Amino acid sequence: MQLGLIGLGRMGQIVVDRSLAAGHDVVAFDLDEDAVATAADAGAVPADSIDDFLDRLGSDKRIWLMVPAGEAVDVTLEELEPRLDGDDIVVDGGNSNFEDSVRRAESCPAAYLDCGTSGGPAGAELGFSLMVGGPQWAYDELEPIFDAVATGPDGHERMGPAGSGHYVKMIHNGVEYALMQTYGEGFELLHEGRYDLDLENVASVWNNGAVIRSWLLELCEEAFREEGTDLGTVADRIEGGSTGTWTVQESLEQEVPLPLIYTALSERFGSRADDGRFSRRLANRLRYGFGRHDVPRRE
Ligand SMILES: NC(=O)C1=CN([C@@H]2O[C@H](COP(=O)(O)OP(=O)(O)OC[C@H]3O[C@@H](n4cnc5c(N)ncnc54)[C@H](O)[C@@H]3O)[C@@H](O)[C@H]2O)C=CC1
Ligand SMILES: O=C(CO)[C@H](O)[C@H](O)COP(=O)(O)O
Repeated sequence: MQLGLIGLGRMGQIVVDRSLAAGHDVVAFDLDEDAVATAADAGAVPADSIDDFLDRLGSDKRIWLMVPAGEAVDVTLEELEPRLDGDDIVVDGGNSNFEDSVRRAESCPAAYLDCGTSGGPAGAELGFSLMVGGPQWAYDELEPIFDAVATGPDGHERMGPAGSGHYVKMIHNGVEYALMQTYGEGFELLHEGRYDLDLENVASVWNNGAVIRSWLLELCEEAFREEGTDLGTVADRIEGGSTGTWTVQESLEQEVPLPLIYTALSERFGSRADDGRFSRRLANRLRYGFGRHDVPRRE
């Protein structure tokens, strides 16, 4: 199958690599010429504008957007839409707000799939977990691509109609915030507490058979190994926060209490004063672990 990819950053390049490795053809575009060159080196056909990108795609266009959520998605769609029709498919694999995705699905001439993507750049080898919303026929049509980008056939599912993929991913991220918060609190008490512990060892033994083992806990172990048991220069500052904010807003609208997710989000906002909390320093480092997000460091 031929896939057009727009947005060749940390995540988009993985979609390119995994699609090529599965034998698909990829046409690649990004505003950043270096990113296009990297995709071309990997075997994709480079495009130097959206028009050039569309010229290089066949008549039934299959397009995957992996640009930052928000304005970049709208700007890209605005350029694509005059040349799309009902036989074409657009996938938004980014962390878009689900209500934006519903709006875009209604106005896009092509079938529109909102695809929550989990696994982060660190998950490249394994493949991603994909939560897809939108028309069944478009999901079925793109199954070979989803098989390639996900961990395999079990790594993707259609959640329901437009918006449902990004809705599920939004709540996934709320859970992610709370898990990071609880690991952070446990390690903070271990760090401040009454024994002089090597936290890499603690994380390692917990990862071997303990009830609370997980990938995030493996990333805690990696963080202590790479930064030291006191997390070295990692600052008490957790960036991000949009998907967690939407999760909390939705919980208020649905009157479903989410005290843990709300607390984890508040800790992020609180961290912006930088008063040195260990739990928040660990969350800061974990965002690098899974997402390759920049790590704010102490001066
Ligand atoms: N990094 C992560 O752990 C995860 C990120 N996501 C989501 O995936 C999307 C992409 O994330 P990353 O790859 O991490 O970001 P990134 O910043 O590494 O890459 C974004 C790419 O999009 C390009 N771009 C921006 N505006 C563009 C436009 N108008 N036209 C063409 N290209 C444009 C940039 O030049 C850049 O190469 C975001 O929505 C993000 O929230 C989803 C799951 C995990
Ligand atoms: O979706 C992700 C992981 O699942 C991205 O890494 C996202 O950026 C995480 O959210 P935040 O930036 O608010 O920490």
